[in-house]
Amino acid sequence: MADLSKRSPALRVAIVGLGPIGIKVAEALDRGIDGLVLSAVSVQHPDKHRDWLAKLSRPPAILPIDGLAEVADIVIECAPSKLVRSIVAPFVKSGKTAVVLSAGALLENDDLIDLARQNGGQIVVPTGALIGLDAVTAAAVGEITSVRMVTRKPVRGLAGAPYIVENNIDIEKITEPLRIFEGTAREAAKGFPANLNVAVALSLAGIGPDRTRLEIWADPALTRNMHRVEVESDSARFSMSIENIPSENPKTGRITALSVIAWLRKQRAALRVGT
Ligand SMILES: NC(=O)C1=CN([C@@H]2O[C@H](COP(=O)(O)OP(=O)(O)OC[C@H]3O[C@@H](n4cnc5c(N)ncnc54)[C@H](O)[C@@H]3O)[C@@H](O)[C@H]2O)C=CC1
Ligand SMILES: O=C([O-])CC(=O)C(=O)O
Repeated sequence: MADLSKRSPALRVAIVGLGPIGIKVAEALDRGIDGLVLSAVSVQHPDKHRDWLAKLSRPPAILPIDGLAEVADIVIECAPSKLVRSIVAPFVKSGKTAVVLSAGALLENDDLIDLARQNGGQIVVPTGALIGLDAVTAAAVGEITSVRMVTRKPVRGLAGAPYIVENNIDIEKITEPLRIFEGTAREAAKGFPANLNVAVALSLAGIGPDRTRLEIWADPALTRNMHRVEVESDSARFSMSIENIPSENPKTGRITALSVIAWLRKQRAALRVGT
């Protein structure tokens, strides 16, 4: 039998944004993750979510973003990228943890990393919709010479991205795969803020946003968001690919929420697998 006297108090988790990622993470916490409790959520339109939240077995408080750090130890950001700063800063300033899904926004808010360093806080970028960031961070302990990623998405997964609009690229009527972007992860974060967080996560794990190269293809024949990564380093050469089934949000793969849930499960697990 577990010795209850040895248990630390439950870690309190807050979620910002109840889109396809936030909903799944909230449900998982409500079903029960060892040593964790969902204490609060922050949503854009509380009335839209009140009934759903009331049906949870332990309904969390609905609070404004700036009230979350008082009632939670960990915040999960799964909201529009423009909110990253307001969500992350109060947590890392008080030595707490912020899990960031809108990873692209970290490039323009990289002082948040210094804020976390100065105050004993932590920013976590989960593997999310990607694959193998454990191998990339391991290779980065040695020397990585190149990281390349090729992303292929259905038109629905890319439509409306600022890069496409600004360059007048008409992807709605394409009948064949079209390469719409070639450049760095930093450039991709600007041009595709809601579509290419994975490229930024990859760059932060490896050789940074200016050396990580990316191609983006729109492919009318696809139903899945596909990412292929190739890494060359002094410890290993590896390539990895993933075919993501979109969630209710066609830009977001279903596996993204599961990646966050897997990370949450590790917080108090007796066995942790993977780095
Ligand atoms: N790192 C990764 O691998 C991935 C990251 N993402 C990113 O994660 C984020 C969340 O993704 P989804 O759930 O698909 O997004 P979504 O856009 O479908 O949902 C976001 C939710 O945030 C809510 N929201 C808007 N303003 C708010 C406010 N002021 N306060 C609280 N909530 C607010 C919206 O109403 C919506 O319900 C996006 O930025 C997306 O780009 C998505 C997929 C993969
Ligand atoms: O990186 C993102 O924001 C989303 C993505 O590519 C995916 O879900 O496959």
